[in-house]
Amino acid sequence: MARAKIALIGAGMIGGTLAHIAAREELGDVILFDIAEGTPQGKALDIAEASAVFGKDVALKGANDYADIAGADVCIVTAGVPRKPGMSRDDLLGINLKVMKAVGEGIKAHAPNAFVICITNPLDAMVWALQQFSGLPKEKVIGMAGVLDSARFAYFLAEKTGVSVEDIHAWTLGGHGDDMVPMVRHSTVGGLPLPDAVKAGFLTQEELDAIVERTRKGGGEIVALLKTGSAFYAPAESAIAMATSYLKDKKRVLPCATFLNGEYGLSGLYVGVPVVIGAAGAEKIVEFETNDAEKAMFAKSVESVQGLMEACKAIDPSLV
Ligand SMILES: NC(=O)c1ccc[n+]([C@@H]2O[C@H](COP(=O)([O-])OP(=O)(O)OC[C@H]3O[C@@H](n4cnc5c(N)ncnc54)[C@H](O)[C@@H]3O)[C@@H](O)[C@H]2O)c1
Ligand SMILES: O=C(O)C[C@H](O)C(=O)O
Repeated sequence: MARAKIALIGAGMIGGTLAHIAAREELGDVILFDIAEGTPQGKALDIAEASAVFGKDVALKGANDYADIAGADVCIVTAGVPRKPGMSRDDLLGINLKVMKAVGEGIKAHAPNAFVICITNPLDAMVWALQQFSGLPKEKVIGMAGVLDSARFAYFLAEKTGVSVEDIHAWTLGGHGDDMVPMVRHSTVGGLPLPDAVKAGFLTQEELDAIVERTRKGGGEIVALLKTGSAFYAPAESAIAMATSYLKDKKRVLPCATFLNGEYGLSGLYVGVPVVIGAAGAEKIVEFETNDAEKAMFAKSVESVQGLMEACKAIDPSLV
C-alpha cells in the first residue's frame, strides 16, 4: 500500500515539530509548505538526514508551491502568526484570517480529498473560515485545541496527584480561549471523577480549582515564558494524535473543534467537543450530559467564538 502523504502548511515551530514526529512515527511522506523560501526546504532536509539515524523510511520535501501538496491525505495547517507576551489569541484574527483564505484556496485546488487539521489561532474562528475558504466537507475539516487543553489539564492533575498521566482522562469543552471549560465531573484520576478524587484525598478542592484556572490560561503561561512565540511540542503531539486516528481509522474520541449541526443545541459553528475521528473524518460527536453550571460556562465560551466569527464576517463578507 502506498505511503500516506502528509502536507504541513506552515513550516515554523509547530510545522517543523510535526514533520519530525510524523517522520519518526513513520506516519507517511511529508511535504513542508511555507511562503518563506528556504525554511521548509532546510527543515525537510535536516529531518531527512536525521531519518538515517532513527531508521525510518519516509520522504520529506520542502515547498513554496501549493502544487507540491497535490494528493495529500492529511493537511495540518499552522500557517500564520503566533502571539507574543501581552497579546491575546484574538489579536491574531485579522492577519491570520487572510492567511486562511490563501491556505484554503491552495487546499481546494490541490488537496480536495484531504483531512484538514487547523491549528492556527484564534482556532475556532480560523477553522470555521478555513472550511469555507477550502470548500471541503465539514467533517473533513477540524480544529486542534481540545487535545492540547485536555493534555494540559491531565498533566497538571498527574503532577499534583502523583498518579501516572496514563491513568488520568481529562476533558475540556468549548472554544480555545481563556473561557474554555475544563470538565471536572467528566475527568477522572484512576477512574474516579475529580469530585470523588478530591473526597478520596488525591488533591484538595483548592488545588483542583487552581488546576482548572491554570489549564484555562495554559497557552499564555508558555507564551510568557518563551517570549518569542507560543507552545509547539504539545500542540504538535496533539495534532499528530488526531492525524493518526484518521489515517489508521482508530476511531479515537478526542476533543476537537468540530462543526456542530444541532449537537449541544448549536448549529453553524465550530467549537470544541469530543468527537470520534476515523477514516471518514469527524464521524460522531459525543454529547456529554451537562449540569446548569457547565451549560452556563459552555454558553459563555461559545459566545466568545461567535463574537470572533462576527469579526471575521466584518473583514470578509464572503463568510456566512
Ligand atoms: N490551536 C492551538 O492549540 C495552537 C497551539 C499553538 C499554536 N497555535 C497557533 O499556531 C500558529 C502557528 O504557530 P507556530 O508556533 O508554528 O508559529 P511560527 O511563526 O513558528 O510558524 C508559522 C509559519 O507560518 C508561515 N506562514 C505565514 N503566512 C503564511 C502563508 N500565507 N502561507 C504559508 N505559510 C505562512 C510563516 O512563514 C511561519 O513559518 C499560530 O497562529 C499559533 O497561535 C495554535
Ligand atoms: O496560547 C497560544 O497563543 C498558543 C496556543 O493557543 C496554546 O494554547 O498554546
